[in-house]
Amino acid sequence: MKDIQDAPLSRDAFEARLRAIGAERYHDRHPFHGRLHGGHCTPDEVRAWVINRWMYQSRIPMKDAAFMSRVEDPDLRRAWRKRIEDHDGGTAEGGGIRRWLALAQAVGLDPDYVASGVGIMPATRFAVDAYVRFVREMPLLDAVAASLTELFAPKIHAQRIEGLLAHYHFADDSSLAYFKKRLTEAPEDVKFGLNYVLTHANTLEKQDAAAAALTFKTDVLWAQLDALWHGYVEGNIPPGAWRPGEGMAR
Ligand SMILES: O=C(O)c1cc(C(=O)O)c2c(n1)C(=O)C(=O)c1cc(C(=O)O)[nH]c1-2
Repeated sequence: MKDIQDAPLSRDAFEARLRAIGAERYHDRHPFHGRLHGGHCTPDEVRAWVINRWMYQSRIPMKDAAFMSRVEDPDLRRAWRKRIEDHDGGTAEGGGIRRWLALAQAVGLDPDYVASGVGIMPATRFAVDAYVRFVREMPLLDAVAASLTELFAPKIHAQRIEGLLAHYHFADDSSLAYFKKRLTEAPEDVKFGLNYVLTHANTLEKQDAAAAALTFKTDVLWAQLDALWHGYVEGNIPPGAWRPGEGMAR
């Protein structure tokens, strides 16, 4: 009896368990995204989102470098390094980071101000730092599982492109290039990541740990939007955080 209880889920059942976490907890369900994609954000709310999400953007390649620094298998490193290349790109053309700063410019912000990280809310810093630390310290399987929120990202990126194009003057092919590119980049990442997790989580204990990692990551994303809502929709801007009018493009 004990053996049956402790058996891992089948590959399909485990994948369904992971997908159910996204269906219940992914940040596409957060009211801030409804507001943003529905055209109800003020220009300053959009700017606050661009400034604070810079924290996430800027830390993603750092967490991927932290991950790679722990990987002994050259095949895994080779597969993973694409993520850093996607965000940093080459000297001439840049990558996702530069595309995010183009969005910052399009919404009227000084890209150097955004890139400085000054004005990011404390809660955003804490949430994103927690993700980087998680990837640095937890087992590799848990770190890969945490990245699987990207399973759910193409849907929200498509909704975002459509919603922003429909409702905001700043939105066009060039300002939204970041999201357009992610539509093809993210599915490649998750194909690899999902296969890795389904293959390596070969005990119930490891499956539980991977599910917990994915849940943790949904919290990292959700907490950032809660902070944004509290600060800029409800008007409780924390000390030191960006105030409308600051950091504007000259
Ligand atoms: O716009 C979004 O909602 C969203 C979510 C996520 C995510 O689910 O973590 C990522 C991204 N975008 C993204 O653009 C990105 O490059 C990315 C990398 C990762 C990761 O954990 O390695 N998540 C995400």
